[in-house]
Amino acid sequence: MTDLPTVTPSPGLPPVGLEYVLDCAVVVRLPLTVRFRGVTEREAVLIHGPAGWGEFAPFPEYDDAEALAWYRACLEAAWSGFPEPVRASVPVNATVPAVEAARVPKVLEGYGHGIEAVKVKVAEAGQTLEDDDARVAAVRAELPGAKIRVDANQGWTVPEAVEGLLRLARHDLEYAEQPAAGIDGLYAVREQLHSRGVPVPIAADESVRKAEDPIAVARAGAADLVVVKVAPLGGVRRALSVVEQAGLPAVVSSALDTSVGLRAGVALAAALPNLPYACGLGTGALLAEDVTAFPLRPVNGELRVDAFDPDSVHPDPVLLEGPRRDWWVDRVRRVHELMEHGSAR
Ligand SMILES: O=C(O)CCC(=O)c1ccccc1C(=O)O
Ligand SMILES: [Mg+2]
Repeated sequence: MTDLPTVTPSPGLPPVGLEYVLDCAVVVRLPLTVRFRGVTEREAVLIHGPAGWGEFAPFPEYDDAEALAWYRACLEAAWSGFPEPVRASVPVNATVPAVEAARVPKVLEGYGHGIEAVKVKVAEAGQTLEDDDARVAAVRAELPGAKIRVDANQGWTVPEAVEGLLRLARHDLEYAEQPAAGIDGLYAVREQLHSRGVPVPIAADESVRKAEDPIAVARAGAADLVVVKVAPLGGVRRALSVVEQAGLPAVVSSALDTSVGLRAGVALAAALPNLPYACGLGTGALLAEDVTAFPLRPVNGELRVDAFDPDSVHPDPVLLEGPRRDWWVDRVRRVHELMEHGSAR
């Protein structure tokens, strides 16, 4: 990613000092409405800079090197703001975690009316293809006309992915996100589905956001589209550059962000020259609380670019104190030093 533009410190602005960052940082913990990625709450650091609010919320198990891109994205939002939008609203999908099929109607309800695309999590550890099939069938039964995409989070082997997708394709799939691990895995799944006459489009997610080279999967011809997330790619501008270089259609998605992080995702989706797919930015519906009284939630299947009012951010009710707060502050300190000096103290 060395040829991507540097976003921090921002052009024309003084370098962002660690003490300044820590002075305006707050740490929050938000309960979820439903278990997601094995957790029931989401923690985040929010920073209020001259250009607005930024969010720093790499998942706890990520090391500092991986967290650095998330930090750059946070500083971009707080110190540089976002590029000009080319559209006023973006369509979003509902996201259905790996819940029991019987809970699907309740989960979908959280996204309100007008949802035209649904992403269903599959291949969850400890579950079977029958569970996935029942969950996708339940979504199809609720929304007969919806576009349905599945996300395996690389949880299948190549043969499992081929078997799984041949079966789930009967529900009519828009695409399959990261059905297997790695560029080779995606390539093999895609090839085998094509040769079986069931060419479900393949989307790369982990092979973009966790890869050393986010463009490699596109260059290899292993995917039909790319999933792009602002934080792991290091900001809106870097994500725009990744999409441009990949030369594939892009789906913008969240990392289970608060409304502050979702706002950055909306900025990316709104700035992309083409937006052929609904965005995975409806995930606010999975949060039982948020950092504002006016959270970014889909209305008629869309998020409006101007829907987020930065002045409405009031994290006080969800502030995190104690050892977890200290852990986050320490993480900001380490990652900031990594950004400045290429290593933590
Ligand atoms: O894209 C969506 O619909 C929601 C976002 C999502 O699935 C997600 C959220 C947090 C971490 C990983 C992922 C993922 O796409 O794999
Ligand atoms: Mg994914």
